[in-house]
Amino acid sequence: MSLVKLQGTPSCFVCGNENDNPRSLGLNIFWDNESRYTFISFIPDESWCGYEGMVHGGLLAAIIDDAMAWSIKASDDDIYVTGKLTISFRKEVRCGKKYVAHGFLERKEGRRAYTSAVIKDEEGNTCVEGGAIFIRVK
Ligand SMILES: CCCCCCCCCCCCCC(=O)SCCNC(=O)CCNC(=O)[C@H](O)C(C)(C)COP(=O)(O)OP(=O)(O)OC[C@H]1O[C@@H](n2cnc3c(N)ncnc32)[C@H](O)[C@@H]1OP(=O)(O)O
Repeated sequence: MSLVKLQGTPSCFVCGNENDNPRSLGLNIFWDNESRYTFISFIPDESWCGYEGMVHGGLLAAIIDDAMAWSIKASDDDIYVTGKLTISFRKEVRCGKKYVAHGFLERKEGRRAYTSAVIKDEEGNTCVEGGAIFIRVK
């Protein structure tokens, strides 16, 4: 593993910082240059939950979205927006436990970038799977 810390976007809800966005989750995003995926480690707390102790799916979708967005950004300075996002919740994500998200750039076709992502628990179980089509802004 050769992880490089990506700069993040200061005001981003997922990867921002508390000065620019007090509500940001403040997650650090890394790029693994060998495996060619993003790496986001997190331990959710109670404030991330919908049902008690169970992390809100919308928040997990936001993390998945960022993991994929940065998998594009790692090799491309153009701006892409999420056009289509699909997500499957396979196993509940609990607060207080450690998880890791990975985002992968699969391929590019014209203005489209096809990506995938996964969130795994410490035992390596897949909890969330996602896919997206990002569109390069003209
Ligand atoms: C990501 C890199 C940034 C990294 C920095 C990190 C920042 C922080 C991280 C932030 C991360 C958070 C990120 C966020 O949350 S971004 C915020 C959430 N997303 C948006 O708000 C996007 C809103 N939508 C639009 O602005 C427009 O609809 C876009 C720009 C997407 C297209 O309107 P435009 O008029 O420009 O283009 P077009 O209609 O001529 O289509 C062009 C091509 O695209 C294909 N197409 C279009 N839509 C879809 C679709 N839904 N599924 C599949 N394909 C689609 C279309 O078939 C055509 O293909 P082709 O026929 O040419 O082959």
